[in-house]
Amino acid sequence: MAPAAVAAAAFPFRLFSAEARRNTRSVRGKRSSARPLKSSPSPPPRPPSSSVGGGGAAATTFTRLPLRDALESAEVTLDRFPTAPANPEVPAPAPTRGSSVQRLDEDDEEEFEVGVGATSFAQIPLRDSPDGVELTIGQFEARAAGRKSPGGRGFARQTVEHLDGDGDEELVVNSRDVFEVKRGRKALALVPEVLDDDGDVVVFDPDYGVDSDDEEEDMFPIKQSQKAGATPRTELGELEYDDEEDDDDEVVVFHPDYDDEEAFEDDDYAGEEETEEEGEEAKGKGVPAVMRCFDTAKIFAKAGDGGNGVVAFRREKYVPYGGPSGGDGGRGGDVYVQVDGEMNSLLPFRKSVHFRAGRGAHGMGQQQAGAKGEDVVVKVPPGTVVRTSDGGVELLELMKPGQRALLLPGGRGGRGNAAFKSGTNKVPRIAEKGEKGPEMWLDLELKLVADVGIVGAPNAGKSTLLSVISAAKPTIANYPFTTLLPNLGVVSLDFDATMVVADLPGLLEGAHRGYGLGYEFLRHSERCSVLVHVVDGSAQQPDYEFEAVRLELELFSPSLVDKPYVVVYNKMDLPEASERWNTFREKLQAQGIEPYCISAINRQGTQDVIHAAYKLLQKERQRIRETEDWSGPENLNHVSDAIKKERRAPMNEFEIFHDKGTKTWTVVGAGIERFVQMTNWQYSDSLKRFQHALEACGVNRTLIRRGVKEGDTVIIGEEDGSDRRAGLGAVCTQSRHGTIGIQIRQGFKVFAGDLFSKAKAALGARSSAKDPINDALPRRLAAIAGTLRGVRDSEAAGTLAISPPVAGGRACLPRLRPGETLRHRCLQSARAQNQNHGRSRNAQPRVETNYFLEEKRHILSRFVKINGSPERYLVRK
Ligand SMILES: Nc1nc2c(ncn2[C@@H]2O[C@H](COP(=O)(O)OP(=O)(O)OP(=O)(O)O)[C@@H](O)[C@H]2O)c(=O)[nH]1
Ligand SMILES: [Mg+2]
Repeated sequence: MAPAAVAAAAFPFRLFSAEARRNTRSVRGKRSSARPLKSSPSPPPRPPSSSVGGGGAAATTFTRLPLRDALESAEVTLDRFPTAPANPEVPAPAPTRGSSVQRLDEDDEEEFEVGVGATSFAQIPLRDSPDGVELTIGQFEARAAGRKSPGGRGFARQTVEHLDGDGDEELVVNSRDVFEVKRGRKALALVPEVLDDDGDVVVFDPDYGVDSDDEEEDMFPIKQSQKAGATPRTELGELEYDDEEDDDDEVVVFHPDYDDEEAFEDDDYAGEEETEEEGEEAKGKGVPAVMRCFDTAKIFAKAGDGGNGVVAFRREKYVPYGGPSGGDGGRGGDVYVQVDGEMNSLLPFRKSVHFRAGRGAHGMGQQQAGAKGEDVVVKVPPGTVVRTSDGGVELLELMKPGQRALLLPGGRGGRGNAAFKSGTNKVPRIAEKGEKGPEMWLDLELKLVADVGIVGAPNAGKSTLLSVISAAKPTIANYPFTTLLPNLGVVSLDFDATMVVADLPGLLEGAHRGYGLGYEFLRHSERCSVLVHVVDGSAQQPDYEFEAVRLELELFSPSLVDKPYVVVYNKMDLPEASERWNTFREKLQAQGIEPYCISAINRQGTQDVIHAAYKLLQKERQRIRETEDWSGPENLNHVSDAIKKERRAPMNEFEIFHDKGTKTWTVVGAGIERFVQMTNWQYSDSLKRFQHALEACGVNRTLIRRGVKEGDTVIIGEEDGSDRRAGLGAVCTQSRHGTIGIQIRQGFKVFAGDLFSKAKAALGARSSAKDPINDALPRRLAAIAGTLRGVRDSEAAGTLAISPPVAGGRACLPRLRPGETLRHRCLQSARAQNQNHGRSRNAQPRVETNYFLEEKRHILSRFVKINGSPERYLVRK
């Protein structure tokens, strides 16, 4: 037999385990007199004739029933039997939860679910009712809920109505009935029915006082008991009964997924179900929030974004052609992690989860750079391990107070136009955006740094021991799991001989499976050099308890059992403990262990324990010193170094993926993605620079080599579903001369491609290979369509529209206002530029793109907008 199983047999704290609890339940259930479930047509037990109620005996039953149809090893657990009112004169309180039957099969898929009515309103023979007595109107409703099964529920209703003795209707009884209503099934309707015309009538009206319209069709009895006279009715199609005639309890088994949708709506019920499911989840989490947060936390850290650079020109009296003077943006703030010696838990992170460094200020005119963003320091207790949340990669282990690691470096500020000044371009109208600061979710885990860890079963006296050997004041009480969070204490043996001792929460057999407080806190003992194992001398079987806890340690981590340890037999002042001491000692001695006996409460023997532990600690320290070679000062900034290295990734390292179906090319590479992210598309020169970069780093060449076609979509950067991604969509266009251009479209929402195809289709018949204009038209249309779409997009985004390069040229089309022509608008902007550069307002505008704007305008004039919608065009001859 496995040691764990042996342990299970006699371990005194077994009651705290989940399994034990379950066992207790079922024992209790068996004792109960409740008849939990009956779906076969055999008549239910008769209650005493004088009383309608018959006793609501079904209060607290947790009974296990054999499930005939069940798979091997399946069990049906019936719990929460409804409590029926003993006296039907008193209307039942709010609908009670009914019983639920859960079939647990091996792969944990519940199959089933049955609700059972209360047995209390069994069947009442009419003839027993006293004549002429006006009595009882009781209505009782029990709802049996199917656990875990969305939309499924059992539903039972009992109505008892006793009318006037000389009236036609004498008594109404409905008794136990079993219903299963699942998704898509309607609730069973119990219809008023008069069975017998001659007075011995049973009227059964569950909806007494309730309007019901829809319940009168297709109802037929599934059972008629003349004796009892009660006639529960149901739609057979909606209810499955176990076929076998048998007196044993039976279970009707349904599969919750038999029927589809049409969820049964019931607010009360839905609420209950939710809590049940939550309960399950909560169980998974194991411990209350405050305990969970003691040594684990999840935080979000984001370094600041860099500030944007700006485009500005120096304008000053007597300084003609002042030149570009836009300053750079400031750096984003960094995120640091620092060890704070005064902290001893991660509880503060319960309330503050997000740590965002400030963003750098934008650059300003007169070459003023923006200010650096504010740094953020995340303070953690010594012994904290920092991991990434997604991959669980360990990033940092911070042990000593004062240690400080740069975790996330802030983004670089974007350059202003002063930085782009060159001999060939003295008027650069370009500036960069600030670089995005890296962000990530981090898991923090605290492993207490203590020299000695006190472990043992609950209530063994661990906290008492710590309180007498150190100045710590842990809570001590005579019940298990008094200590919920570890306590630390400093034990001074001598002037210079001190050690930190940690008192850990109690351990149960099965802790590694989550019993008791689980193994949550065992990780704290991993950092201890020595363990002190306290055994409760007053326990039934101290040696057994000792073994069980050792086993748990081993199951958690084999390294724990290898640690040197001292066994301490506590509570020697109690007679039962001192009685068992010798046996205990002999058993341990047989294993080569010499236990200490103490009475912690009386401070007897504790000094020996301290000295023994200290001796072991010194040995251990010596061993560690010898085995571990010192490898120089630790680099705590390796995370930020890695990030910085990635930032330096060259642009020509990229990969291209092609999706033939959607004709999409995806270019992925840290360098080029960063370039795209920092490009400010607002400025006209950005496009030029971008095309240049694509050419220079070989993206265009590679695309052409791999067979990119005009109209294909090129995406730079990986799409991750969110619009905030620094990616970029583009449409590949090809000029007449075979050069390739990529039209920029920020975000992934629209591409000019679809508009292009629309325009092409509209043009269709008209284009002929002989017509030189029309021949070139589709390509130009692509450009125009892109432009128009750009105009529309820019209206939404408030940015400038960017046209694709046409015949080696490029253009930046400003947004058109209603009634404005393209030429008009261009002239206007040219004038503004002239003014900017101190030229005469009407000087020949130096708009590079001007030379082909005319041509464009000509093509544009072939389209007439319909209803002002930028998407719909008519082609004019
Ligand atoms: N008679 C006697 N009682 C003791 C002794 N040591 C501890 N106790 C009692 O045992 C009970 C449990 O003591 P704690 O120190 O809280 O035990 P613990 O191991 O920390 O328990 P948990 O924190 O629940 O795991 C308390 O009522 C103590 O007073 C002892 O030496 N003799
Ligand atoms: Mg304690």
